[in-house]
Amino acid sequence: MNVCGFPGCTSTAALRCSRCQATYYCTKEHQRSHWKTHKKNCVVATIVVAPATPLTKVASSPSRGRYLVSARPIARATTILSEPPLIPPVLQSHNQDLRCPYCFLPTPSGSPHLSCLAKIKLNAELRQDFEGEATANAQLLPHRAPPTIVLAARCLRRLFTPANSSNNNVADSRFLSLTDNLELMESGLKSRLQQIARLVIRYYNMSRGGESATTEPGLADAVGVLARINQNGFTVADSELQPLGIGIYLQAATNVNHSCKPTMVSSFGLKEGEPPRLIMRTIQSVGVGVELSNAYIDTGQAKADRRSELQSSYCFSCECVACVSGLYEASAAQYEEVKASGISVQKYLDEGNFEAAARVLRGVLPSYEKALFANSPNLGIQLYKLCKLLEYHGQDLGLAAECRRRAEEILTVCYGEEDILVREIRRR
Ligand SMILES: C[S@@+](CC[C@H](N)C(=O)[O-])C[C@H]1O[C@@H](n2cnc3c(N)ncnc32)[C@H](O)[C@@H]1O
Repeated sequence: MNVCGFPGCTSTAALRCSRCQATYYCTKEHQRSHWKTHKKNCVVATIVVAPATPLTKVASSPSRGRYLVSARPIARATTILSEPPLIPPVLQSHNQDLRCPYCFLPTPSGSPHLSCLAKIKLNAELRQDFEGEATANAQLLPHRAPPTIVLAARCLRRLFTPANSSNNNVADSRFLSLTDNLELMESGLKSRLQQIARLVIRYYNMSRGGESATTEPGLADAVGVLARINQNGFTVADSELQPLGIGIYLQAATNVNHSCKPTMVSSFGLKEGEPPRLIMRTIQSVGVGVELSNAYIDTGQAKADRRSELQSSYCFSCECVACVSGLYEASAAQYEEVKASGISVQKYLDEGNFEAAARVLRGVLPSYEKALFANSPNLGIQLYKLCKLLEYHGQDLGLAAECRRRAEEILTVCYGEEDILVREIRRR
């Protein structure tokens, strides 16, 4: 209990001097009257700030390897990770005439922005990538090398070209430290990687220009690189989940495990003059010690299908909370309905039949809600699509407004207020 600091007053005091935080008063009158005397001794309180506890820590288990957990309670919509790529991502072929190959933002001709060109010119590795790939691509015309092959050749150049190996040993060893799961891989996937590895070596030779390697990469080296890309690569996508390209992001690949009911979602920050940045944000609030996970696959599938995809593509038996506890279940039928409706909505959109597209999307929305996890960006995107279709026809504007509101809420959690799509929705 605190006693009033006014001379002679013995009342209980709840008001505190905001400056020194040490003297208490029973009323404002006593505080005001005492100020002339008190100010001679009143010293501004020093606030001792405890060193901030990091948000996350890395845990590990024999069967799941390293994984990220929260070190203190974390609010929904918190950015947990934001990192540049370890190896510059490669644009997908169908985007090559529309987007800058360095920052992935749209450009009128698909050629790099001036600021991106300046970055490329200043960096010997990037210069080799872009000049070598231009030479190789010219030889391949009218075909285009798939992005995985181009990315694998970029990795091989960093591992085998002497100009690079002297200054980039750290990046090399970090890439090689990524899990390849070759021992666990099913023979079908392994032999596909071996076939692609031959093409990687050819593309590497076509794109390495005048550089000679200290040792020539062999098939096993190319398979190792492809296996690491296969197990750790991220599809770089825009906010509407349209794939733009493929890249390697070290922190995420090293520490973030998969969950069928993830606590985070990933997105990509596109900025002129920089390669795409990977961002992971929480989509729910989490207590201490909760795993911070991301979905590697489409989690709308039924449990058996999810587990079979994770086993055949990523070589592990999923131990996530949803698989272990059976908390979250989508039925195969719901997922099939969602997939089929996605195809017919796109068909109607291509035909310009927006009314039919809106009807199908509206009908399938309840299945989307059941199949997708809470705050899934895909749900936000579908809601926004329906809002635009309804508004276009001036139909059911009440539902359109509700879809817009929910889309804004979900996508703001996933991407933050600065995201292009979120800003577009807010302007509507
Ligand atoms: C990209 S790495 C993630 C980091 C990895 N835990 C490590 O220590 O390097 C993917 C590997 O993590 C493990 N993993 C990821 N999610 C898992 C899950 N839900 N259940 C079991 N293992 C998982 C698998 O071994 C998988 O091949």
